[in-house]
Amino acid sequence: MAESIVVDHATKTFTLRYHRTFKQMTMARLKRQEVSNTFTAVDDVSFTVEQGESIGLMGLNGSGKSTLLKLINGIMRPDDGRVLTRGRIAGLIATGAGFHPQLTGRDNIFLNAAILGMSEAETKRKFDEIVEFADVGKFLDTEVGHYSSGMYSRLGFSVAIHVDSDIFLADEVLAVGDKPFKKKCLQRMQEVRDSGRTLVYVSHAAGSVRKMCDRVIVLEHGKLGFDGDVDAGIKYVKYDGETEDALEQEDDDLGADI
Ligand SMILES: Nc1ncnc2c1ncn2[C@@H]1O[C@H](COP(=O)(O)OP(=O)(O)OP(=O)(O)O)[C@@H](O)[C@H]1O
Repeated sequence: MAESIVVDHATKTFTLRYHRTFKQMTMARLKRQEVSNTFTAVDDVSFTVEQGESIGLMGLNGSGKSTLLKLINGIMRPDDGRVLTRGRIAGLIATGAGFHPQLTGRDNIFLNAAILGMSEAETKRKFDEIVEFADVGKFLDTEVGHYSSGMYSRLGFSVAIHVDSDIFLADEVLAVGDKPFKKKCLQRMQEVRDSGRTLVYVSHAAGSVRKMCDRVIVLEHGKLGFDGDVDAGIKYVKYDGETEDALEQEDDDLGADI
């Protein structure tokens, strides 16, 4: 099988600045206070994903999952190490990314599709399907700046899922969509998986990860905590009461449905 994603000792560090203005910074320096700090969101992470594998990316809030997806997607570059991918990548990583708030939903479909590498002809061909899946109804010709976050994600997910990609990355959509839409997204993602595309699915929901994924990767404070079997990975991530509750809650909501 061909390698689809290679993450090789990838590290991403952010600088946190405590002051906004030059004056505040100067004052802090004079008082010998800290003006900035660094934070390693992804810390020396390595793994390889084969084409067609379906990965559940799990871990507590702030463990670095979204940052890792951004490195895979190419929105961010690692400070150290490297991330290599093969083929076209699509997915929904940040709600509203690639949307222009003053353009209508209709125009944004074309804009977003172009950003994801679709030609105008391809977008025209898939336009009705994209609109039907997004189901934003009469708001199609409204500026997306007036959309709710759920509507944003419907439109974003719908465009992304219609791109003929080799790798599909799914993050936030299931956090903001309503239950019927989440169910629709999960069904569509299962089709993506069954079609042999590589899937990386960020989720806290053990049920949907069990149904959708054939391998689990767990991040812990930016480091690779676990990489392997789905059930063992789900068991691994349940290492404190709060996480367990969150997992069970989402399972009740969704897992059994798909
Ligand atoms: N641009 C940024 N600048 C500074 N810190 C950042 C930036 N992006 C992310 N971080 C920090 O990096 C850490 C990891 O964030 P990330 O969004 O990757 O976590 P996550 O596992 O996806 O969390 P969640 O489950 O809450 O979505 C967090 O502490 C976050 O505050």
